[in-house]
Amino acid sequence: MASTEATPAQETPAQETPAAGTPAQEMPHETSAEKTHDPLEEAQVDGAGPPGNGAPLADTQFKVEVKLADLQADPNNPLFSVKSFEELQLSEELLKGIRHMNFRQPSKVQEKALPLLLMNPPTNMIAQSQSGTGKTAAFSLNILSRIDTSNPEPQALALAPSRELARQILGVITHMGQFMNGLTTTAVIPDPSRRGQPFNAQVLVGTPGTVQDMLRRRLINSKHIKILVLDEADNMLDQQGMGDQCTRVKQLLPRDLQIVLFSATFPPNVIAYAQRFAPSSNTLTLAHEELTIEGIKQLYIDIDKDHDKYATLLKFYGLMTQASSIIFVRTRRTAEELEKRMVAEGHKVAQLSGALEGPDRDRIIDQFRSGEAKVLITTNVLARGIDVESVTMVINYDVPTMANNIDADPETYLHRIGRTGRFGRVGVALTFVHNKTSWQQLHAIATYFKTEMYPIDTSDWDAVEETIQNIIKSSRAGKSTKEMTEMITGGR
Ligand SMILES: Nc1ncnc2c1ncn2[C@@H]1O[C@H](COP(=O)(O)OP(=O)(O)OP(=O)(O)O)[C@@H](O)[C@H]1O
Repeated sequence: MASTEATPAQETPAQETPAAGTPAQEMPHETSAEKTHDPLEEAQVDGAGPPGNGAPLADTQFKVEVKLADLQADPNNPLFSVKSFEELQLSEELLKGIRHMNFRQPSKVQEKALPLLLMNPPTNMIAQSQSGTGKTAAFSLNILSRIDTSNPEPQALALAPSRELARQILGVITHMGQFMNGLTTTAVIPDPSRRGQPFNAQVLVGTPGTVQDMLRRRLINSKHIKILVLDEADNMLDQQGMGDQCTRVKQLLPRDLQIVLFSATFPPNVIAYAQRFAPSSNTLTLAHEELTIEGIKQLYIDIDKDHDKYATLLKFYGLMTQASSIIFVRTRRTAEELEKRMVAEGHKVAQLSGALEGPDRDRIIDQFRSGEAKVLITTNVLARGIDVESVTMVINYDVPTMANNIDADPETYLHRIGRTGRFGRVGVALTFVHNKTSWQQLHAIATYFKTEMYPIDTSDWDAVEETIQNIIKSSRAGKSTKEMTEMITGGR
């Protein structure tokens, strides 16, 4: 796989925000006082690979596929489709690539978006679809269908908010295009080792700051670029730094450009800007209520005090290591502190935040993908897009909030919990609430998505463990959503 990386440029870190969910009716304890303001705590919050995209599900493949067929036959499921990939006007090389990835049938977003994306003359597109439903493959197939392999110059550019996501998308495109003779792909992310070298590949995938820098320094020849994709587009256009960077990148590209914006979320304040960024687009959008994924069981735990959060986290360690888990925290400092404490107590955890250097970040995410590291503590830098099939548990140690650390951030919550339950799989999302404010934040999120969040009954830890274990195991046994809900609620 081609995966060179680019020169340093200051990437604007995405905002890091927590989220909380709506429990049943009752209000949890209102014991602890609100946290006192600590400027250091506020200081470093992050905002929102290799081929194979995701750790293998080894022994479980067959059962998951059986279950997938059922889901794809259900018209209400986001994975539903009536067409086959063969009907989507794709080249034989690409169909071969898709088969090689074990994709049997397109998902709803793939089936709907691809004919519109592949139309000639090319038309802009804004497309929304739930997390883990195959948006990457949809825009990657469009990119690959439009590459002229006889021309070595850059022809398509995809931008993502983190280096990890850019590397992952590059992995998908390279994997999918492996039977296209002469296809070249490269990452454009900070890499001091290639200072001054031009980016000659046909498909470039990068982070906006570095891409902007390389275009300005003419290390990317933009003359033949005909497609610009923004993955996690709401995040890319909304955030101060990245919005500016993406706009400048667009200004440095030819006018005759197909602009493609994908995300699971397009909050109302971004959609108008997105429409200006990608004028006259075909659009596929969803209502808030349609965004949650049934396979992700949303639980919350009511903790007496902020102080007790760490002790509570440790109680879940055994469950976290059964498959893979991600713990989301608000600040880089909390990420570092949690890692230090857990490692000092003999637990095996890895930590990744925007505070680390690129090569360390690559090493850590690769260890997590391979299963070498099973528990990853991170900030919102990895809230979006990261696809590791084996993740069965996501813990929101801090509820995701907006930059003011007061208002709930439903979009970030949705992206964080979407790191599990990928493409028909099952997962548990567990949010910690520890005072009135965090409970209200979670409640606001649950109300926004009109979704149900179930409280964990801490009076019986054995029962808690069993419940979660059953859900995690059910991802392998192909349990139905109804059966799983009964497991959580005890048939209530
Ligand atoms: N048609 C398909 N059949 C089977 N698996 C698929 C199909 N399309 C995609 N997948 C797999 O589903 C997983 C999720 O896909 P992807 O990462 O593209 O989701 P996404 O919609 O971009 O999610 P997010 O909103 O989190 O960015 C990946 O592991 C991918 O390989």
